[in-house]
Amino acid sequence: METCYNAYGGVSVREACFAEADAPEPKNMANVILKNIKKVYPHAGGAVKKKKRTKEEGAKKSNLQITEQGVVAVQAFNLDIADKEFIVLVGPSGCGKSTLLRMIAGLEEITEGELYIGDNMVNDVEPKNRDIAMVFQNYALYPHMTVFENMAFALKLRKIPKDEIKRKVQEAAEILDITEYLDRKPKALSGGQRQRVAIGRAIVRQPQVFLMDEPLSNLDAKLRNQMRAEIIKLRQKVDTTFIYVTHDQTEAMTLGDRIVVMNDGFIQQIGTPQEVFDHPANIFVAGFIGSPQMNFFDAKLLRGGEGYSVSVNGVRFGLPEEKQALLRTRDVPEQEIVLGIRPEHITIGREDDDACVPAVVDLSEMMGTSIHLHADVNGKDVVVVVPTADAQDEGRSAFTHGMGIKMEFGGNVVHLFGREDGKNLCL
Ligand SMILES: Nc1ncnc2c1ncn2[C@@H]1O[C@H](COP(=O)(O)OP(=O)(O)OP(=O)(O)O)[C@@H](O)[C@H]1O
Repeated sequence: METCYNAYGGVSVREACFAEADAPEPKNMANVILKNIKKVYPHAGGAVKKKKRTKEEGAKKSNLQITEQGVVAVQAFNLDIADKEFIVLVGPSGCGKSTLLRMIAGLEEITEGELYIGDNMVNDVEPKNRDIAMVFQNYALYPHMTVFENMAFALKLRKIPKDEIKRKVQEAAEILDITEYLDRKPKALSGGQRQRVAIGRAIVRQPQVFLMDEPLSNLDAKLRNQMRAEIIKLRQKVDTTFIYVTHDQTEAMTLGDRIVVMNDGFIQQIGTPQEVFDHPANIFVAGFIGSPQMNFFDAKLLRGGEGYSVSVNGVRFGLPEEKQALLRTRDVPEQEIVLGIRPEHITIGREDDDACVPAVVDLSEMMGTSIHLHADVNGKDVVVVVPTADAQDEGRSAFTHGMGIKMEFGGNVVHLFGREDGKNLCL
């Protein structure tokens, strides 16, 4: 591998070399299978491993398992990614998503388990022979080459005829709207334009699998939204398998055919964005997916003649029939639970309604089409999203600090989690 530099500091990065590796000729599209994948970073020893020790300290701060062998960054990871599927790995910082992507790329050794790309087990296959392309957070462009040269480099290595290289680079540049920058050097481009070049460089190689590691996180919020839309369009034009890593739940929800929510090195849930949003497997997923975040209350699940009901802060309300049926089928006993309710699923009830939970308005944020109301329920901050039109219809456009309100949970979408294990009782 030759030395190469990222677009910023001229720091040597192995990743850039990998991104430009002399990959094999493109083959058919591929599915990716991960079987019981585990990654343990051995304990760092000696003074020279200072950087690794710092990462290990990071692991201690999270709840990653630390064994005699080292830090277990990923474990029990099983996933079948279909050909041409767009999979998003999402989770908080340190949950193991980059480690997993780097194992797929071959940049990190797999401690245990099997990784297949297409029909081939690739655990021991060199990164450059895996026929994948990776886009990194830091872009990893060659600063001394023009945009054209950056994008053409891997094709040149493959000894593809000049005309064809030109055609492929032009095609990718058009898809990404960077044709007018082909003669510029990376330093004369904005962050968003550099990211497009990094993506373009990966596209021209027509890889079997496209890996993206937080590609938008160096961009400002506006550009991030714009590039997110670009990636959706790109996906429609480039027919390949995508594995995309992010800590941003909005990116995950908008981009993924399926999303894999990770925490502490474990998969928490795999599903379509809608499935994960509507039926979160546990409290972690429920709190991580959705913005503003789901509200949680300590509550009691009761079972009586009229079916199941929930009691929160002394207020009792019934559950929708669909939930009742699921609880009956599972014969769920009465128990202490955590009740989850999304801000958009709480309605403001009538003042004289005893089946509503009383709250006191702390502050209200006007967001245009909705009002985000922060209210205090027994010392707990609860967020309610009130559609502005509804509020105006009911003559409630002003929610002022200190105002008493009633929150209606009954009849709305609620989620019931076990107090002990945090699992969704209705899944
Ligand atoms: N070389 C290493 N030695 C020890 N621990 C490491 C090493 N590299 C990573 N880790 C630990 O493994 C865990 C997973 O790291 P990883 O970079 O995969 O997380 P991530 O989910 O991608 O986080 P981020 O979003 O911050 O990049 C972290 O807790 C990290 O501290």
